[in-house]
Amino acid sequence: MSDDLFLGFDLSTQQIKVIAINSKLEPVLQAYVEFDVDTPEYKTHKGVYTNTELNEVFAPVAMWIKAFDILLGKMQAAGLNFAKVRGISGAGQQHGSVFWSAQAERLLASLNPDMPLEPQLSPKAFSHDMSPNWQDHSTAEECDYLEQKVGGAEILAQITGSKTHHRFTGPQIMRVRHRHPSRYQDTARISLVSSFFASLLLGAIAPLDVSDVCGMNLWDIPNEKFDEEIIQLVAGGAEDEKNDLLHKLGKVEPDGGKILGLINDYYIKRYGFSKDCAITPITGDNPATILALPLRPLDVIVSLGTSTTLLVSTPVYKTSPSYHMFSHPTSKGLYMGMLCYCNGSLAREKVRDEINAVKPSSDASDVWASFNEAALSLPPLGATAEGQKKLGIYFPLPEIVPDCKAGTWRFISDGIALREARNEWNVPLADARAILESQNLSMRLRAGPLLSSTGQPRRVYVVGGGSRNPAICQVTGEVLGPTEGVYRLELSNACALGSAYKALWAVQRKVIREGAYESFEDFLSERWDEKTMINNVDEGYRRGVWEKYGAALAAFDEAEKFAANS
Ligand SMILES: Nc1ncnc2c1ncn2[C@@H]1O[C@H](COP(=O)(O)OP(=O)(O)O)[C@@H](O)[C@H]1O
Ligand SMILES: O=C(CO)[C@@H](O)[C@H](O)COP(=O)(O)O
Repeated sequence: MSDDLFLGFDLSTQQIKVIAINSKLEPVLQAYVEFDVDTPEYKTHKGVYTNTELNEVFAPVAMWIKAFDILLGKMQAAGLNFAKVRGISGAGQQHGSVFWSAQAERLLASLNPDMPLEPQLSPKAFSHDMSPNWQDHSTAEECDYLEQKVGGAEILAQITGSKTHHRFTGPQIMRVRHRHPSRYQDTARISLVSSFFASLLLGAIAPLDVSDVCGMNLWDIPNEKFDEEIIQLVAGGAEDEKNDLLHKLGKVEPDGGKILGLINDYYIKRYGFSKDCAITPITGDNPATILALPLRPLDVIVSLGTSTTLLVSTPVYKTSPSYHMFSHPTSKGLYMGMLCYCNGSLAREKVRDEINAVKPSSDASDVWASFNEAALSLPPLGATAEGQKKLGIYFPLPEIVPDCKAGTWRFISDGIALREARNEWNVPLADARAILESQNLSMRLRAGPLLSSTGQPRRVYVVGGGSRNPAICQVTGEVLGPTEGVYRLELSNACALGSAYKALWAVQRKVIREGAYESFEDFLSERWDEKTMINNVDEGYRRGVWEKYGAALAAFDEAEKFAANS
């Protein structure tokens, strides 16, 4: 029916958000709850707790449930007609895990509609009240152990799509077992943030999602099953410990469009949802982001939020320790390639603030004005007439790619040798262009092999807060050089939008022959209106400029290695 509605939720680090769309893909409602602001009693900072001594970052599970209660209330207050909602999907911050107690299934199945969710589930439904967060860096020991036992980074990447990473769920589960043995023992089931959220909606523990499970370092992507050797290592080494962990993890749903079940009675009685409202698998925030756009081969999404992620959809399962491969969230035979950087917005904001301190913005309403002016006033690589080029590395936080401690490095390259800059660098003004180039060169260096033989994308789609910035869009176009240009998605939350599209597809996809459904890509392309959804924000490839950056890649690689080893 034309007035049917579909919801896409996004349970991310700092907020929980929702977008409601109709069958024509038109957004009809957006709402959000910000943890630090709307659930202040948990006293989180940017949605998390940090124990700097141990490099731990984690979040209280009860806070997410409370925030979900508040969000449902906000949607009700905004007049959303819950009875019209036919399907729900969503996205969760990746890698985080939720540890359910033995009572969880019973508590989920007997929710009382006269009460909010949080006091009914917390603390009894959980064996561990915290969820390790993707910014956690505490599992070096576990990562080294797994990598050494399994045979190195390359092999782990071939099996699980990624080398071990501190934030990945396998090493994190292993650390919970080491640090909190009794809590691990008392754990009946383990969910990812995504399947935890689906469980709240179903009133039963949901299976893991086919794409999000690839962020655990536990799933054998080519063979579509858990890798029992790695599971055994994580679980403690014995056969019965392996079986226990396999049981805790449960099943993985292979079909991203599967109707897992109908919404739990709780939501029907408390909010007036229809009893026909379908719950489909909730996936990770990055896999959900690639569903917000009808990606074609050689298209790239650059998500410029707190972190920067580069995402591609590809039919080729080609692994490397320097990026991640995930199964595609909706389409068997496709994969999502991803790079994830901690130093996205924060690093740019630091340079911006340093520039504003010496050269205050001429436009008080735009804190980025001086930064942008500085970035666009220099030629590519800040090159001098003598051919000296500037290359910088800006990591106020320790970085994931490359694996590098925090620091700032500035170099001069003459095309033959690279050396640390002395006084030829106009700090901080020259940093504006250099940081944008540096972030894009790093992506070009690593994403090239995922793209064509030339490493050149067709289109670059930019999403997230940083995509509002014209200088960022221009330098992205110059360095990555997409043949058809840079496009911005005009709706601010790509992963909630992609989730809402997935819910719609799951409910309405046609059967094309027995056991086979219309693909997500065909479904979306038929309905998606480019003119209303995206804007061309940069021309992309410029003859001569893209080649100049290409010629600087080897020196940039050397600069990164220098930083990583210093
Ligand atoms: N005009 C702009 N130029 C550069 N960065 C911007 C601009 N507007 C917002 N941002 C950045 O976007 C970030 C937030 O983006 P968002 O996509 O909402 O992130 P997240 O979903 O990770 O919270 C902030 O760190 C902010 O600095
Ligand atoms: O760790 C990763 C991806 O590997 C991050 O991209 C998280 O998934 C971040 O989630 P947000 O809170 O930014 O949505």
